[in-house]
Amino acid sequence: MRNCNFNGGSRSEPCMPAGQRSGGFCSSDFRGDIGFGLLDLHAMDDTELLSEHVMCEPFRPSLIMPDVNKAFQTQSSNSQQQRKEQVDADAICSANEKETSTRENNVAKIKVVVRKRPLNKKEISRKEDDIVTVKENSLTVHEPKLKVDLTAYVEKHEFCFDAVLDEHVTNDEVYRETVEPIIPIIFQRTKATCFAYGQTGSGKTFTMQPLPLRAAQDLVRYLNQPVYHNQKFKLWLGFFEIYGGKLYDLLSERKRLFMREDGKQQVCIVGLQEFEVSDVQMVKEYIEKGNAARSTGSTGANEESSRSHAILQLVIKKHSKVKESKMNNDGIHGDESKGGKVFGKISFIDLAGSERGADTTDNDRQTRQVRIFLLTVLTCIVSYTPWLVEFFPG
Ligand SMILES: Nc1ncnc2c1ncn2[C@@H]1O[C@H](COP(=O)(O)OP(=O)(O)OP(=O)(O)O)[C@@H](O)[C@H]1O
Repeated sequence: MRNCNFNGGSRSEPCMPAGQRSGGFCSSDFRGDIGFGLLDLHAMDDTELLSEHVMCEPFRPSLIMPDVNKAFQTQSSNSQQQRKEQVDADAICSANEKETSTRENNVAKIKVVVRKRPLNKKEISRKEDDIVTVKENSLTVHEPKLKVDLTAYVEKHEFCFDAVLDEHVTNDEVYRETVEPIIPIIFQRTKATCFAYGQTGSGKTFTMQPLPLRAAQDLVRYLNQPVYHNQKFKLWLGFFEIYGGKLYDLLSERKRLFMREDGKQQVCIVGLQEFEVSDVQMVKEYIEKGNAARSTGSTGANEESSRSHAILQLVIKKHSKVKESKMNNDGIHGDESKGGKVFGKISFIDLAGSERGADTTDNDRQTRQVRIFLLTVLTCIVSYTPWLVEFFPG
């Protein structure tokens, strides 16, 4: 987030050039190399994924490269022909890698999207003013202020983001702007995270809840295509929450979970149950079950406030053989003996409110402790392509 035009005094850095913002994609600051630290996007998780060249294996044509499929079909037993094919295969692999890298470069590593919610009934009944206006990829906060002589004036603050969605935007449009573009990339051994951040009552849960279902719909559609079906790609779902510094499995009677680091410095959620899901209806049922088990409470700004951080993971695994439709992975993702190797993953995180003191009551205190804890979790969970759905209170 950059403050583009702070009229109240010192002017901050200029906002992103229009060219970089167009299409809603990237904060140039977050592209490319990022050093080790909170958002160390490159050092994460790769050991858990399949080998670099999995997409180049012969007879396993990529959906994304239709020409490759065609090329592999023409192989014959003739040795000269084989040599030629080897050369062709190498060229195709390199083209495939190039294509993959082009795709990756075209999708930013981080995208920050702000959604403005409409005034709620309470705010309307109190005749409060809407002080946020949206224009393209920027929003302006019109902050009412008082001079020392008590004259009222309005200070404008303009902020630029990768995309700004106004109060008329539907959840479907939010999905199209945020998660939809990364679904195909999940099939390129990618891990992605989408999380919502904002004050209590700003609409995090309202926005986040439909996203996993829409994503699952698209993932299932991909998985039903022969190229993935034949390679035994399957979709798995896990859902847990962090409440009061402790982890609970939302799909397993709130069983206590533990976060551990394995020998490869991979963070594992020990005891988390993952369930294989083959259609959207199953995903819906698991999400509803998890949401019902989530810790909620009441805050000054939201009667049904999420008092925990909920993390829903949709995992694509490549199976050699599946014996059970349910498994306890004991936190060892990628262990083939327990249901398949993790190929790609998308995590949806609905954070508890980020409210400051003025918005909170006593029962919010525990949530604030949780938030500090989550920062640590995020360093582990946020990986290759984190997508942020940001909120701004109306
Ligand atoms: N874009 C929107 N359009 C219509 N209603 C909305 C929108 N965003 C939020 N709301 C409504 O505002 C209320 C609060 O939203 P929500 O529970 O999603 O907030 P939250 O940010 O998750 O709060 P908390 O951190 O306390 O859990 C809900 O009644 C929700 O239906």
